[in-house]
Amino acid sequence: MSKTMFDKIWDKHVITGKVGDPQLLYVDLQLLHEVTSPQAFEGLRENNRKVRCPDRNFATMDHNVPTVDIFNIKDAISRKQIDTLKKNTGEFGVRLAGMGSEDQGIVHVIGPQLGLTQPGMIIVCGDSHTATHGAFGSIAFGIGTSEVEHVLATQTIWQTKPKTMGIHIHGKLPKGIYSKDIIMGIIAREGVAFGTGYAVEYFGDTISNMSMEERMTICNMSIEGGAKMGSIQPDKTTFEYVKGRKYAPKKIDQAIKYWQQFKTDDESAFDKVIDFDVSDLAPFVSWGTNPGMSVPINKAFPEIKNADDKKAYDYIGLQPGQTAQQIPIGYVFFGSCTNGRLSDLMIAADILKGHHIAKGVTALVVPGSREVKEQAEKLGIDKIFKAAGCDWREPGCSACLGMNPDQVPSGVHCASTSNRNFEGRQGAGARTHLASPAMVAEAAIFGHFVDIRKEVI
Ligand SMILES: CC(C)[C@H](C(=O)O)[C@@H](O)C(=O)O
Ligand code: SF4
Repeated sequence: MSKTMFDKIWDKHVITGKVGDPQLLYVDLQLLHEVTSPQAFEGLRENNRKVRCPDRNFATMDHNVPTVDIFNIKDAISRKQIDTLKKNTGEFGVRLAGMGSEDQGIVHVIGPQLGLTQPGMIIVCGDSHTATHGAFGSIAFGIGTSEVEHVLATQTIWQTKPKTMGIHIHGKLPKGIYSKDIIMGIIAREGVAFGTGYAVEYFGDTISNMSMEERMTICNMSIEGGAKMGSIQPDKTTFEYVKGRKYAPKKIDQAIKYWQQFKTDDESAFDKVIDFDVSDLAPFVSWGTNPGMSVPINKAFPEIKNADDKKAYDYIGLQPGQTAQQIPIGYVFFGSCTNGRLSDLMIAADILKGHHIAKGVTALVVPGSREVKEQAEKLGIDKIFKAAGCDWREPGCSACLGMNPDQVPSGVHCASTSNRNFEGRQGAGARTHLASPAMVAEAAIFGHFVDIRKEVI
């Protein structure tokens, strides 16, 4: 019987239990951040337990980090979470990329960047966007705080094997269309629950031709389509990316040989397969309060079909029949674990070069990690953003969610490269519109979204 990549990785990690029941799996890597780890460490302390494999855990600080004066956290809860992570990692011997460290950044940006994320692994983190790491041909998923504690104590986790879904993505991406548009297009077409109960694998020529950063954007948003995990088979691009990074295997040829086995035999191995042609894909913009409430730039917002639509229109202050060109943008956010990597910032800077953001628009540029920030500064990208009137900030989750001082004011429409547009996500009353970095850059210049395939600047 043919097997998926997912089956092969899963089988290698089963310690006990049979398919259909919860199975105990070995965890190769647990990533931690300050929000979902305090009670987990506390649980260890209460039960007098140690961290079973300290070197298979790695912590960073991201959600609560201020992006202006990083060491000056004003909010008491934020400060407590940060201080607690420092204390816990010190006490339990877990590596920490704390504030100010060269390795610090958003957990899903630093894992790959440091070479911690590798093919064939099972990777967990108390964070729903852990699916990002699946882009390397791993099984990566978000877990709850009690599970974080279990992994700290045992380096294992109980999981029931999900079904598998293959998403065949094919065709040449038109100019001005990015991997963000692909994943937004899939979720808009299939709905926010299409992936529930499935481990998703993205495959096809479009995917094979993508860089690792583009692949991560797609896997990152798998959770917005209901899937706990999204993955892509490892290939030459993957191996080249991992090679030479700080925590990558030193015996790389041997590692690559091992990683090469993680391939889906054929499409029949999936429980379900869906197809997505990108050859005439348009740029997507979200109009509502979940990522599925998105339309191509050239389409009008849909009619109200149910109570959810009505609620979303009321919150966002828009009407059916309007288009994204009519959204008055007051705030712009470049960043997050979806689109806060160097290539994302380069795309946006390329568009902003020689231009200025529209009058009345506030624009934040928040690199996904300190390394991204430093690389960008080496390339002079910070100067382009600053000259265009944007704020160049320190790395962190920032305005992706309202857990730190970077909040979008109530009632203001924000063009955002992040992944969630829920009510209050970027601050109480904030109105989020998700799009690709290129679309957001043009929206910053014009003060409203435009069709980047037509507007040449
Ligand atoms: C705070 C954290 C638990 C949360 C998540 O799980 O995803 C956050 O990262 C988010 O993006 O909403
Ligand atoms: S950048 Fe946003 S989505 Fe990613 S981990 Fe931080 S809060 Fe969550």
